[in-house]
Amino acid sequence: MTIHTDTRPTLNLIRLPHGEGLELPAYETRGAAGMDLRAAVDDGATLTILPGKRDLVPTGFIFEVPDGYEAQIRPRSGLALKHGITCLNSPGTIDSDYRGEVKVLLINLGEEPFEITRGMRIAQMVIAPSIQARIFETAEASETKRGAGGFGSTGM
Ligand SMILES: O=c1ccn([C@H]2C[C@H](O)[C@@H](COP(=O)(O)OP(=O)(O)OP(=O)(O)O)O2)c(=O)[nH]1
Ligand SMILES: [Mg+2]
Repeated sequence: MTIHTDTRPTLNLIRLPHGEGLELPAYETRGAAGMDLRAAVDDGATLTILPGKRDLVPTGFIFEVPDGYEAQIRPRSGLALKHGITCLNSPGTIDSDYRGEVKVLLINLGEEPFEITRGMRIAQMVIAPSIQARIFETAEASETKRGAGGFGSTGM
């Protein structure tokens, strides 16, 4: 009898035609928080993002994020440091009921054009627990020590 001790949630991936041949998104190390996502641009083609411009990069996959979780699309620090490439809407939110292709919205904040080729690891995706709150309107907020203080009210 096999005893399954892997309690991690399952992420089903559906490969789209233009994702054919791409490596699956994967955790690069044992303790990696995010799995790297690869660009599903056409083979042999280059997607160039000019300085100050943005583009939506396909990943070639639909992700079925399990109920009770969300996926967050985050920049890769190496691309940010070396090329000024980041996710414009960081962290991008992938809802558990989304059944379209996951796409990555990149912006080039660097000074040079940035070239993306097929299979390049452009961002990372973190699976995180997510709950919905009951939304309820009340007349007054409860009292707390902080009150309405914020934005540096406790000092530097
Ligand atoms: O970086 C991202 C962000 C979002 N999405 C997809 C999955 C997500 O579930 C859906 C909607 O995202 P969001 O709620 O951030 O966008 P919106 O502008 O509020 O659009 P909508 O009205 O469709 O919710 O778009 C991506 O593929 N990549
Ligand atoms: Mg939305």
